[in-house]
Amino acid sequence: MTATVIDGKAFAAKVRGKVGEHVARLKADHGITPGLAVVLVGEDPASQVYVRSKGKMTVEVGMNSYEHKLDVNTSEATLLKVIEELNADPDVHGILVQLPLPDHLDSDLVINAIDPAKDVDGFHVSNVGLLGTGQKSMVPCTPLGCLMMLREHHGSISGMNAVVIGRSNIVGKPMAQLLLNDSCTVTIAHSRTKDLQETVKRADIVVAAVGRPEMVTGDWIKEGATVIDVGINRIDAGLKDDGSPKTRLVGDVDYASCAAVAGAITPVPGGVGPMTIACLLANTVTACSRANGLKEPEGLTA
Ligand SMILES: Nc1nc(=O)c2c([nH]1)NC[C@@H]1CN(c3ccc(C(=O)N[C@@H](CCC(=O)O)C(=O)O)cc3)C=[N+]21
Repeated sequence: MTATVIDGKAFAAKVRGKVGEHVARLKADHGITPGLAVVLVGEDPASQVYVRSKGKMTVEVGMNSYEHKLDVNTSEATLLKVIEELNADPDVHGILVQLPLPDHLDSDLVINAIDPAKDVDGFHVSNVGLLGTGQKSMVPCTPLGCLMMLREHHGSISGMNAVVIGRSNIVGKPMAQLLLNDSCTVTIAHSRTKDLQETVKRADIVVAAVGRPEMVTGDWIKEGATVIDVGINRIDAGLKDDGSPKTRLVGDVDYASCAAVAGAITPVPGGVGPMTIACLLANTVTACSRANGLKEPEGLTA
């Protein structure tokens, strides 16, 4: 079997199109422009690239983008003050604090200072609790993007065996909650799981979110299973013609061997990554609609 490639890049463009339509309606009918504020502390090059890309796409769908770039040595008090101001600003409907934060800042404390209604990352404890109890919440962008692709590919995923590899608060745990809410039988596997390979082999749906380049190989995968690769790993790829080092982006899944047995698979790049950003925009327009007591867009949240 050769797997169907789930084109996250194309699907993300469709999601952004829907977001754009809803933004246009909010403007035309209510004179409201959704706004997303991104806070970046420090100058981590990868983070800068992501923040730039988020800002560009925010503007492309017709929303306002506010960027707050703070010095790497910013104190917790200063950062909390910025968040307080964004919480109080009626033009800001979504707030994202780029992670990871520098070591001297307590990310739990900082995240929990964000107004839960503006927490478009879905990381605030209130949103975590709401999601865990199946109530309306802000849903973390990466797991939401994975869920959207699974629903699009399968229609219903009810009753399927899902194995999530990775137990992070950002991906693994919320992903498991979403799959459970959609009536999957869910296993969360991680670095201490015994017989990881056998566990994965039973899965109809595998979500790999461990941060280990190409760890999941084709011999782990059940024939016809759907494989969602959340990993974004930049690995060595020899030297360029001019002798400088070259890198390559790979997932947590060994694509070639898994694509040979899976029924469907997401590529890296062009899979989960673009969906993450599309879902961030979707969450922002959802937050803006809720803040104004308006009907929220359909099909853009869990
Ligand atoms: N508060 C917070 N929320 C986040 O959502 C968040 C964060 N912090 N910190 C960093 C990670 C990383 N992240 C990505 C988003 C898109 C791509 C993406 O679009 N990747 C492209 C490739 C990009 C490339 O070539 O490097 C792709 O997979 O096709 C990747 C990674 C969001 N993050």
